[in-house]
Amino acid sequence: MLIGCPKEIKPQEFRVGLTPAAAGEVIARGHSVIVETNAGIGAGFTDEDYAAIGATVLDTAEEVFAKADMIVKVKEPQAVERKMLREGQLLFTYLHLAPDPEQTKDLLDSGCTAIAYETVTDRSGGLPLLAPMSEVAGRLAPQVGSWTLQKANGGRGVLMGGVPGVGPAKVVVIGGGVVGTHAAKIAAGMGADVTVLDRSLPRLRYLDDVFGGTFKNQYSTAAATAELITTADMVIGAVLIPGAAAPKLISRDQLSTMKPGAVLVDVAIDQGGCFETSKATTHADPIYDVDGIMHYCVANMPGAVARTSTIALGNATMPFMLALAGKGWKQACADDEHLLNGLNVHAGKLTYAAVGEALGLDYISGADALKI
Ligand SMILES: NC(=O)C1=CN([C@@H]2O[C@H](COP(=O)(O)OP(=O)(O)OC[C@H]3O[C@@H](n4cnc5c(N)ncnc54)[C@H](O)[C@@H]3O)[C@@H](O)[C@H]2O)C=CC1
Ligand SMILES: CC(=O)C(=O)O
Ligand SMILES: [Mg+2]
Repeated sequence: MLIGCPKEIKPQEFRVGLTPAAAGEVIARGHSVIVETNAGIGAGFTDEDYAAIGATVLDTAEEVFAKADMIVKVKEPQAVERKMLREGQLLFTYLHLAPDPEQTKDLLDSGCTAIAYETVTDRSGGLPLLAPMSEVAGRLAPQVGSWTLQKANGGRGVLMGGVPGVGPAKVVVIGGGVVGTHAAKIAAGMGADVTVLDRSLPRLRYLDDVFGGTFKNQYSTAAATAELITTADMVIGAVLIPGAAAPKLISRDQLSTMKPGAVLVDVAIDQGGCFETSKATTHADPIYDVDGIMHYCVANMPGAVARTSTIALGNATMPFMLALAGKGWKQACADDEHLLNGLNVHAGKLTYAAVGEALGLDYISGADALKI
């Protein structure tokens, strides 16, 4: 199979879909790799690194899209990239379709087959291709949130760990999955007073067993959230209903109950955001103010630490990419129900229920898509 990796074009996105190490693994199995020039440069990988393992470096994204059987990326294809996708071509990347009707329409119109990293599952009910980036975004959230809390950036002017004689910042994390756990660990490590809310009791039991002495946990209800946000300096939104649009857990009216200059970090923004007042921002202009509450809503947070993120993502995607290249997508998905769960679009049909429900579009099952 000919695997193509274009340079990412989303603003300030420095990750790359294929590391030289991963490219080397597919080439060793008899496949070919084409990479757009400078695709890896933001993550510290040069064209020479790719050429050295036998990949071909091409001058333009157009050439990569025109030639490749499978396109491997990081972020959802941007409008100009969607125009280059074609019928029968395989796209393997993050998609986040539920809050994105335009992208969904373009992918359906293209006739391509699109497998979304964020809905591939594993045997334990986890999301193995979302997890590495959730680990990164979770660990970044208190870092960017504490920067936003600084007075010059519009925040309350509160130091996460306080100092002797002055108490620490209060941090509330809504959603105690991968993002939430990593965010809570780092915030607690910075000395903040941290409470994690989740509505999964097994998850709360796990958090209590493992992190009981490090941060608090509480069952997530509207009432618990309403009470905790009145004293919070920072709220980190980290909920997920896989594939679906994020539920709105803090309304605009509730902002007036919060402390002026408190910070909302909405990591769930890539699924539409879990605060009513969230709108996606970029690394170039990451924060904004609504009613005196600072919002940070960058939808590709891991792009800020592109080298760590690229290597972590590549470690997770590689086995699936090898299966797709080796068997073709149909056989690979027929053999692995967890990879099949990643299928969102095939031959003009939506194949993921939560996306169809979020956008009011018809959908078919992944199993039915295998028959087309
Ligand atoms: N902005 C960015 O750059 C990035 C965003 N993300 C996003 O972060 C979000 C979280 O991802 P993960 O932690 O990997 O998901 P996860 O599935 O590991 O955890 C989500 C948690 O939310 C909980 N939850 C669901 N509804 C809830 C509610 N109403 N109240 C409290 N908890 C609730 C679930 O029980 C689960 O424990 C996703 O939307 C993901 O796409 C992930 C990586 C990067
Ligand atoms: C998960 C995701 O969308 C990202 O890493 O950008
Ligand atoms: Mg994202």
